[in-house]
Formats: sequence, C-alpha cells, structure tokens
Amino acid sequence: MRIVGLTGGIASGKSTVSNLFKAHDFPVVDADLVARDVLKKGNTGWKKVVSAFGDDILQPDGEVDRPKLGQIIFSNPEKRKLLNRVLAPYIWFGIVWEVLKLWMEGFKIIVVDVPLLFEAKMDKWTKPIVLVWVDSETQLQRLMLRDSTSEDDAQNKINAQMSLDLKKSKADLVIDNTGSLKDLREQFRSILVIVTKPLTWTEFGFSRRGVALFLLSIVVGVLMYFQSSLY
Ligand SMILES: CC(C)(COP(=O)(O)OP(=O)(O)OC[C@H]1O[C@@H](n2cnc3c(N)ncnc32)[C@H](O)[C@@H]1O)[C@@H](O)C(=O)NCCC(=O)NCCS
Ligand SMILES: Nc1ncnc2c1ncn2[C@@H]1O[C@H](COP(=O)(O)OP(=O)(O)OP(=O)(O)O)[C@@H](O)[C@H]1O
Repeated sequence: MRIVGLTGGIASGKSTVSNLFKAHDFPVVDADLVARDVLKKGNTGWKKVVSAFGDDILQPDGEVDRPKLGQIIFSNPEKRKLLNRVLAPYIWFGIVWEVLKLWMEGFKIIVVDVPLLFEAKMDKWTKPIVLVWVDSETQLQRLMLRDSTSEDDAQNKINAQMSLDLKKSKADLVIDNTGSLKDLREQFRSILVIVTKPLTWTEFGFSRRGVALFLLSIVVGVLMYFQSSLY
C-alpha cells in the first residue's frame, strides 16, 4: 500500500489538489474533516477541549464555537500547543482508522490530506509527500479573500504553521500553486505519473493482496510440512 501525504499551508491549495485526486478516483482522507468529527459535541475530543478551555468556547447548542476557538489559538501559541496536545491522539487515531478502512476495501494508493503533516510528525508514515506551495503574498491574499478576514487575522493563521519554504525542503514533490488553476492542473498531471508508478515490493507487502499472499504462503508451508512428516 502506498500512502501519499498531501500537505501545504493554510489556503495554499490542498483542497483544490485533493479534489483533483478525487476526480481521478483516488481515495482521500481529509485530516480537517477527521478533526471536525473529533470536535463534535459529545465526542471524546470535545470533552477534553471543553475541560481544557472551559464552557466559554461553546455555542448555545453545545457545539464548539469554531471561529471563537480559532481566534484564541491562532493568536496565542501556548493555547495552540494546548489544543494540539489535547486533540493530536484522537486526530491521529481517526486518520489511521480511515486509512485502515480503505486498506480493507483493497485500495493500493491512498492520499492523506494533512495540513500539519510535518508539524505533527506524521510525515514518516507517508511516501511520497506532495507539498502544495504558494508564495507568501498570494497565500495571504487568497486566505483573506476566501475567509473574508482581516490581514492581521490571516497573517496570524499563516504564522501558526511551519513556513512553506521549510516544508518545501522536506517534501518529495512540490506543486507551485502561485499561478492559475490551469498551471496547477498541468503540474498535477506530472505528479500523477510519479504517484501511480508500480508499487515497490515493500509497498506491495503492505497492501491487502500482499498480506493475503503472505498468510496464504504460511498456510501452504505449514500444510506441506505436516504432509511431508506423515511419510
Ligand atoms: C481551531 C479550529 C476549531 C478552527 O476551525 P475553523 O473551522 O475556523 O478552521 P478549519 O478547521 O477549517 O481549519 C482551517 C485550517 O487552519 C489550519 N489549522 C487548523 N488547526 C491548526 C493548528 N492547530 N495549528 C496551525 N494551523 C491549524 C489548517 O491549515 C486548516 O486547514 C480548528 O481548526 C481545529 O479544531 N483545529 C485543531 C485541529 C487541528 O489540528 N486540525 C488540523 C488537522 S492536521
Ligand atoms: N491556482 C489558483 N488560482 C486562484 N485561486 C486558487 C488557486 N488555487 C486555489 N485557489 C483558491 O484559494 C483558496 C484556498 O485554496 P484551498 O481551499 O484549496 O486551500 P487549502 O490549502 O485547502 O486551505 P485550508 O488549509 O484552509 O484547508 C480557495 O478559495 C481556492 O479556490
């Protein structure tokens, strides 16, 4: 099994690239969706976050007031560390669970879209790592436009993450999304060629078929051993 890591910075274009993967029938695990589920009212992540941050971060219906929690964590590094510490194990488990379900369905190539892949040290589980890079001015402008936020708020969010240049030095493949959507689609085509290369032996060994073959060879080996010991 090949687990492709898709990462980038806030508003660098990960969801746009993830949609291209989906359009080519790749299964995509979205860490933001997993994190949303973890934070749903009544779930363990919700309980932990309420006990760490207090009832003030809740809406009248008991759900987490996401913009309010965002305001707190994006302007305060200590609070951000606290939230990350509280939620990280549940998000990690949620991603592994989603990957496992797709593995059981027999998918050989799975894309995991994790904004904080390097920050959360999940990079060692994915190969290749595709980074969606964008220059800092374009990132700021796209974030302000998409979320209708002020420049200060948008910059706080960008500063809360590892710089895209540092991520670039750690990634295997880089998509420069500073240009148009047409440019992006062209680069995506080259990425697709690399991502769909035949599985290595190790990747095949971890695929559902590889594991089944391994178990079958053990069963056959044991049967042959007993048959030969009868004569
Ligand atoms: C703070 C929250 C409630 C704000 O919710 P909101 O709906 O406004 O934003 P959303 O979840 O869509 O996140 C948007 C982007 O913010 C960035 N981001 C989210 N959390 C963090 C964080 N802890 N540190 C840095 N960047 C973050 C990511 O790039 C993400 O794609 C939410 O982002 C959250 O629960 N964050 C903690 C969980 C987490 O780490 N998520 C990232 C998954 S790897
Ligand atoms: N090449 C492009 N040209 C113009 N706009 C783009 C381009 N790529 C993405 N966008 C726009 O930029 C914004 C951010 O893109 P997107 O939502 O894909 O980023 P993201 O990395 O998934 O963000 P987040 O980390 O917040 O989930 C969106 O409004 C999207 O439509």
